[in-house]
Formats: sequence, structure tokens, C-alpha cells
Amino acid sequence: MADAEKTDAAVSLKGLRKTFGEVRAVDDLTLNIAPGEVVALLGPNAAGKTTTMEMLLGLTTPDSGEIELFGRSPRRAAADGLVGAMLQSGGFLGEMTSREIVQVMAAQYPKAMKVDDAIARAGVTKYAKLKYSGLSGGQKQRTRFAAALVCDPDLLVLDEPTVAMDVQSRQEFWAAMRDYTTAGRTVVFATHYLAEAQDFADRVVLMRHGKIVADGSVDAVVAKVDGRTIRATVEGASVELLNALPGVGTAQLRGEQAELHCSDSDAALRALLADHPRARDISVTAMSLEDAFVALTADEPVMEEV
Ligand SMILES: Nc1ncnc2c1ncn2[C@@H]1O[C@H](COP(=O)(O)OP(=O)(O)OP(=O)(O)O)[C@@H](O)[C@H]1O
Repeated sequence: MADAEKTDAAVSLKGLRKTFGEVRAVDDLTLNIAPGEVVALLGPNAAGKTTTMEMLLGLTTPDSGEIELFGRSPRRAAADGLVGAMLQSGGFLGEMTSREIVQVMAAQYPKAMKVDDAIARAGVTKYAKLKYSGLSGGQKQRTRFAAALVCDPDLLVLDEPTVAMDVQSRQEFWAAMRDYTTAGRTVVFATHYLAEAQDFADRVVLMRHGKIVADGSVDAVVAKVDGRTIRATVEGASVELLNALPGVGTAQLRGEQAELHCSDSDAALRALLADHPRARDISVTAMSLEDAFVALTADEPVMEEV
């Protein structure tokens, strides 16, 4: 990205590296996020998502590289109330009520929103007077959300925000987030729920081994992986032979259920039917975000036989 554009970025990460002993958690990562973008950080376990977010927030120091949030250092941006965060690590004092927790956060910022507004937006009102230690996992998550929101930040950083929430809580959470982002705020969130990325993010950044392997809209990321998926019930097939079919990239076989990720699904289907004329329940589908995720983050071609 050009320098002129970079200074306008909500988030600018340049050449970030972080190692823990032998592990390269984040490996030369460069990423610019414009104000108003909602970005999902995706990747398998240990891809480096949390480490990236912790560096972005100034909680971990990179070995090398540069970080700017709205043209400021992460600590300056946080002190100025520009950033709200909801992380997996760290907790609150169990003896405090949700309301007290949000109040304490609000007291740190001169331009914080009203405590009751943050509590209402995060859906905490009903149990705001209960002690944090007695809350369910999902209620704790919502309290953290209220605490992140109360400084009325321009940038929200959320690490697996809905992890302990039930389906209804999750829906309410994303509805609250939509309200928040319609005002043009920037959000970076990590999730293992690809549907959340699909429904909510303008842009997905897919990480693997500390590097970015795909970056763009869901459609653009899915389009990075050629082809379609053929699913069929096939008797007497072997995964090696399915993998050897023309047009097949990777094949999985679970019992008689074959799943072929294809670069040329027409050629693959013709060959499959030639070899297995009794193949049945055949479907051919375009790649999903999940297919693209697997294809782009797998260490080895997926070859499973059960
Ligand atoms: N404080 C630490 N000490 C040692 N190793 C660490 C530390 N923090 C992270 N790592 C390692 O760095 C790598 C990246 O971890 P990170 O938590 O950033 O991944 P992640 O993508 O957030 O994973 P997950 O989806 O499981 O939350 C992992 O191999 C992890 O074990």
C-alpha cells in the first residue's frame, strides 16, 4: 500500500515478527486495515491470530516490525480511548458486578459512553448487578463486550468473541455489533466460526504458520481455490485411486462417502463414473469458505480413509 494511504489506515502492521523459542508465531506479517472495515482473522489453531492481536494492542512486543493504529503507537491509541478489546486471556475481579466492571473501565476515559448504554448495547442489563464470578461463560463474554464498548472506541479488537455463547446470544451479539459498525467503526475479530466471518466480515484474512495466505472478500478468498467439490457414495473405492482421477486435487473417503476437491470437476466426474458406474447420490458444489479454509491452510493434502 502506498505511504499516503498507509497513514490513513486504522491498523497498519508492517513486517511483524514474533517468535517464542523455536516457534515463529508471527512471521513477517504486513496488513493494512482501512477505517470502517470489518475484518475476520481466520486460521487453524496456532496460526498466530492471538499473537497478532496482542501485538496490535501493545500487550506483546514484536521482535521486529512496525505497528500503528490511526497513525499512533498501540499504547497511545489505547490511552486515547480509540481501541476497545475483548481477549481470551485475562479476567476481571470475580467479586465485582458486571456494572462495576464497566464503570471502572469507563472511568479511565474522558469520552466514555454512559455505563448503562454500554450495558444495554451488550445485552447485560438483566444481570448487571450480579457478581462476575457467578455469571455463565456467555454472560461473562457479554460483560467483556460491554467493557470493550464503553470507551466508545473507533477500533474494536475481538478474539473469539462468541466462544462461550449459545445460539441466541451469538445472534444478539452480532446484532449489537452491526449497530456499532453502521457508524463506520473498524472491527478486527478472530473466530473459528466461519459462518460468522461469512455473515459479518467485509474482508477475511486467512493465516497459517504466522503468515497471511489469503486476504480479501469471502468471494475473493473462495475464488483463490480453484474448482468445485464432488460428493458421492462410491462402493469399493480407494482414496489413492480417487486422488489419481483426472481433475481431482484432493480426495477424502469416509466409508463409502467420497469427497473430491476438483480443479476440473467435469473431467473428474466423467472419470469417476467410468471407474465407478454405480456411484450414486452425486452432488457437485462450488467451493465454500470452509473448503477454501481447508485447502489454503492444510499442511498436507487431505487423504483420509476410515
Ligand atoms: N506466550 C507464549 N509462549 C510460548 N508460545 C506461545 C505463546 N503465545 C503463543 N505461542 C505459540 O505461538 C503460536 C501461535 O499462537 P497463537 O495463540 O497466536 O495462535 P492462534 O492462531 O490464536 O491459535 P488458536 O486458534 O488456537 O487460538 C502457537 O504455536 C503457540 O503455541
